[in-house]
Amino acid sequence: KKIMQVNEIKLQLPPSPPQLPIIRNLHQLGALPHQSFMKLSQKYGPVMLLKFGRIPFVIISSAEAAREVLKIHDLNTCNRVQLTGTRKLTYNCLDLAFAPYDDYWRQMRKICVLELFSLKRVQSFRFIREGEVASLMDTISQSASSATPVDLSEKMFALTASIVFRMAFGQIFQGSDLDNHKFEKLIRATEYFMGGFTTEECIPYVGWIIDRLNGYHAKLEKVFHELDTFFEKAINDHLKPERKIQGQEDIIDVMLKIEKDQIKPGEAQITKDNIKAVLLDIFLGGVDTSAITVVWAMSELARNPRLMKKAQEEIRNCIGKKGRVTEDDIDQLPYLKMIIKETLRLHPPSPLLLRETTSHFKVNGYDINPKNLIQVNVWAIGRDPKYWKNPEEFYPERFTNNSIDFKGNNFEYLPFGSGRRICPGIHIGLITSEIALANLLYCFDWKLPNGIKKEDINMEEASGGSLALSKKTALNLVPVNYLQ
Ligand code: HEM
Repeated sequence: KKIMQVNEIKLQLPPSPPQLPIIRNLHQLGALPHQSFMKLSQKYGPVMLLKFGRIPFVIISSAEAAREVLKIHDLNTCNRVQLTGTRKLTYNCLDLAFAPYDDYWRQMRKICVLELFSLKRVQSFRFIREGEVASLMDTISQSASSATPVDLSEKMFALTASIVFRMAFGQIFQGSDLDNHKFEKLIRATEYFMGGFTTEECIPYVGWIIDRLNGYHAKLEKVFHELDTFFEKAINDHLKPERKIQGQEDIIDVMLKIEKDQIKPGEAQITKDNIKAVLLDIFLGGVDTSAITVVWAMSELARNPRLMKKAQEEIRNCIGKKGRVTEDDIDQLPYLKMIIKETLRLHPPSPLLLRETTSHFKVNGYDINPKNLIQVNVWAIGRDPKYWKNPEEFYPERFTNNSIDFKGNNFEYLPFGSGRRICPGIHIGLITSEIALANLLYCFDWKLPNGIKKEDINMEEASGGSLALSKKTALNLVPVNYLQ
């Protein structure tokens, strides 16, 4: 016991803000943890140790420390934390995003990178994206004819949900068991359970009583059952002998083929549960992130008419009177791409990268223990004046002649994460946001609703409810048809 104490004394742990009994730093979490952590880091430094109840969290708030954690010590930090909610909803972590870093994760990652999210596969879904964007533009055009404001937050969610739904299931909402609203409700409920700890996980001995009283486990079971029933039916529909693949394979087709073609020595048997867990990742990773990016971009542009005009001129000069922007055109729209980049700097959909340490290592001279949770504050690093001039200003031009990219090697800019667990959906996420934003800017001019000034656009972030960082209030703008 004495030796252990000596060892503990020798460890130099990162600085911590003062703690209360039992809940420790929980009261400092706030409604928007990335913002609270940024303020705390200004006082306690870029590597801090906080405890939420019994759970130790190391908060990383500088590019240098992020590089140490995500590059030098990537192997020690590429686990994800497994919570009651995530374990249940991912069929005991059979997905990719929450699977522990092991052979199974490697197998799933290979499937995702080579089969599901490869450039070739992403291109094969191009007709879905272009088709859904076109029908959205038609709907918005009707609002333009009657000069009615459009709720872009709702429209963007509906767009990306329809795209992901068709990619995954080869089916449109209409005629399926879920309509758009039911789907959104299910996604929100799932996110609630994926995103948080149970009280028992944070607070020992008494936490379980609170979970019992607020019906946590019963509600979790209900959401799981709803998701499972839906996935089960979708997979069974794909197994019907009369089903013929029309045109392009969808994600379930690809996964079922992998299920049939296996098994390579040493690899896990792919079952229906694996397929369901991967489908869940695609919903949670693919819908909100791209939608939110477009909404933030449009909000920033509505507040900056000069930038909006510049973007529209670039697109309209390139497209002329063609009627729609297609995915072939995107590479000729560098300013549009810079707008997306700048949006992801100021409004990263995942403001905190969440990892779990597997073994001891040091960052900035501080000891980090195994089984600690790491949160890299991508949001704070993206607004740090040390790396960004006038960081609060939305200024896409800052990316002109700038080699910063999304691949996770620029540690001052990590919207898709970094290292072994970097987002495998980068191509889908980017092209979906780009094609949607390009068409919104090409097809319409955008005015503020009567009585609203550009300074009135609410840029506050929403707290809770969604895994991705969305805008607190919906963005309503009035479209004016450009092409008549
Ligand atoms: C703008 C769009 C998107 C953003 C900003 C984004 C961001 C992220 C981030 C920050 C991570 C964690 C990376 C890390 O820990 O280093 C992640 C992981 C992941 N993302 Fe995305 N994502 C986007 C779109 C997508 C799409 C479209 C999909 C799938 C269709 C997807 C699927 C995933 C999966 C499966 C993981 C877990 C990877 C693993 O743990 O190995 N994401 N994403």
